[in-house]
Amino acid sequence: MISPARKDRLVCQPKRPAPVHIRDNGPVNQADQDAPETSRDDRSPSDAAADEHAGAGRGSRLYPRVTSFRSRRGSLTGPQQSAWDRMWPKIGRDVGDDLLDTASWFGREAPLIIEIGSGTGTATAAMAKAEPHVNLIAVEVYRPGLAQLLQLVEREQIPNVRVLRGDAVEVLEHMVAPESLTGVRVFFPDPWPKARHHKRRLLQAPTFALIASRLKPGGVLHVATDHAEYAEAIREAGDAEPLLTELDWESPITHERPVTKFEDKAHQVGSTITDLIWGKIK
Ligand SMILES: C[S@@+](CC[C@H](N)C(=O)[O-])C[C@H]1O[C@@H](n2cnc3c(N)ncnc32)[C@H](O)[C@@H]1O
Repeated sequence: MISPARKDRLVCQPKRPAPVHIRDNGPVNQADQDAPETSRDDRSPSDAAADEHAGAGRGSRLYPRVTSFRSRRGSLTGPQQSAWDRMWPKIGRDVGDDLLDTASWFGREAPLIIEIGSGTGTATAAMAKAEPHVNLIAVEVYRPGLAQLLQLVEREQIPNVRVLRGDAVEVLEHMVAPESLTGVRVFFPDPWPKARHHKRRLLQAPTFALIASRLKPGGVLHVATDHAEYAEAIREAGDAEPLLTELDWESPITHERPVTKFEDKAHQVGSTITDLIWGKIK
């Protein structure tokens, strides 16, 4: 059941008022210099090295494929490499064909949330600390970003994060069982603003169908973007997915989220942030 009042609060639509989370400008973090810069132009969706993208080169599929990773800035600093060497064997893995056994990977049974495109992982770490009762998997193709998350996890001793390197669509298709996820979060997906590049966007109807199939009944998909036209396209695709609807029940996970590193930049240029939230029909 969709409550119109709640729908207006939860889903930002251009002609409707107040999206759920419009954040104040946060401080600009100099470490952004190290972050992937992927929005507002037609650059590739990340700086990840193609030869490090474990999911590249598979057969054709319906979903938008991440095809054009560049190797620009794909190498790690010394401290990042050290953290990688220590932490990757413990909490990292590459995309593959085997279903994840998350209870054994995390060492416990807990609600499972996947964050797609975790970037440098600052929001991932914050969410994991704020929600110690969930198992959180960060999926990212950008190795230096994953390395920064590994550094954070090690430094702050965060027990409930695991990292997966590769294309999130491949991860969802091959490694995640149907109806196994409590949540999927996609914060600031690359907008590919040029019309001829829209086909590269991650969040299109087939990806919504895939995400919906992996969510448990009652599971939640939370998307945020600073790109108004992409927000509208995302909303249309999400609203058209028959397994998803506006959230009108209590969820086991929070809908609050930390400001992400990319979002800091969006605030800097005065962009409006749109949060869109769907629940899988029970
Ligand atoms: C604009 S950045 C946002 C990063 C982070 N969520 C934030 O808000 O700071 C988008 C991120 O998604 C990653 N990405 C893009 N397509 C992806 C895919 N198919 N699978 C996994 N990560 C992807 C990029 O490498 C990039 O780090």
